[in-house]
Amino acid sequence: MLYLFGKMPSDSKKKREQKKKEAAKNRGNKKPQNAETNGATNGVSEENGVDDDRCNDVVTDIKEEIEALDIADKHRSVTGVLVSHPDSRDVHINNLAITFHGAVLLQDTKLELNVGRRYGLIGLNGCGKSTLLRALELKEVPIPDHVDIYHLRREMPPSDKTALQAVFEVDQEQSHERLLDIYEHLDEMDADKAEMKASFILHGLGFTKEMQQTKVKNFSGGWRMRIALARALYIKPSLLLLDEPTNHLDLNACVWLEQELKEYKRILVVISHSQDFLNGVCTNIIHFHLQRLKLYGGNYDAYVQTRMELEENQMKRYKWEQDQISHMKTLTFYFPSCGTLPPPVIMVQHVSYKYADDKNYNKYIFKT
Ligand SMILES: Nc1ncnc2c1ncn2[C@@H]1O[C@H](COP(=O)(O)OP(=O)(O)OP(=O)(O)O)[C@@H](O)[C@H]1O
Repeated sequence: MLYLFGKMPSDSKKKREQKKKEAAKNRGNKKPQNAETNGATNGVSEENGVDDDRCNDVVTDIKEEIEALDIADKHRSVTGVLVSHPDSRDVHINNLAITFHGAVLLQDTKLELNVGRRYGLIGLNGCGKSTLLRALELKEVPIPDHVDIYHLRREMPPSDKTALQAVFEVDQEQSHERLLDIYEHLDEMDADKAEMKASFILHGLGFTKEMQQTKVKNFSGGWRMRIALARALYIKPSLLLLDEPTNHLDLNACVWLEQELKEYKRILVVISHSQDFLNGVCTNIIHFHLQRLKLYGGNYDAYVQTRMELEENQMKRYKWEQDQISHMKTLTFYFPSCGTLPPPVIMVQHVSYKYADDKNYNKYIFKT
């Protein structure tokens, strides 16, 4: 969805970019901090203060993104029928169809999500994977109320909370929406343990103790993405939707995340370009292809193997059918060329006819 901005920067954004350039110039061409290019600060801006302009820009970008999403939401139409039991934690939707900006992305297909399964959603660029996740997030398909959903799409907005607070307070933000597994969750959310759990997750994603106490607004976008991911892992929703979660992670964090997600006991749907990640995490693959969703058992490698075998079998069947057809053709006609016939080809002599109407048709007479 971010690509909307990449492709079509709004006038206000262009103006802000211009203002930013001018501000940087006035500060003596001092470039803003950037975690991805500045290993020394490890994603954290300078000690002596946050670049407020940059912070405001990020907040405005996020607001714009939300506005664009709201607009996009109005151009999507989704239909489907819940066929799993309304009290079930599994979600099965039949006759699923999605139209976006007038284009059919899915039609008359099935989506089956079962608890304990981790689905890799794959398909060509632009086929509609992110749109499907967004439709699930907003429950535009009939997903029961008790199934709580968390969709990780973008980084945590800058704020004065520390990274640690941003993670363990997410449950308070979400709690009014959550009904499922309440007792189990309350146990997990024991106040003493809450901070420890948040700290464990952040540590796994590369945050030192010091970084965990740093304000969110002091982190670069990539690290704020990790905070958002930590929040998702912390609340453990019934249905967790992740769109390219490894994009901002280094190898260690990727390995840690893979291990963490392998233990995910609820439903996970993940879009990822990383085959290794899909292999490590997924129990199933959903292939978004030709406006349908096709479910495969196993990880990405198993999916590739199954598809290869299916294609081989199809080819074998096609060849067999062609053989059958050619064996059924037992008669062969051969028409030798007769050359040019000398005239006259047909000669009719002494012929006349008499008109007869319908009633007297039988009396139609040829006279020769
Ligand atoms: N504002 C828009 N107007 C018209 N079409 C749009 C708009 N935004 C997105 N689309 C189209 O909707 C389709 C679905 O986009 P979506 O982002 O869901 O695909 P995707 O499979 O997630 O792609 P990718 O793998 O590149 O992220 C794409 O073909 C895209 O071109």
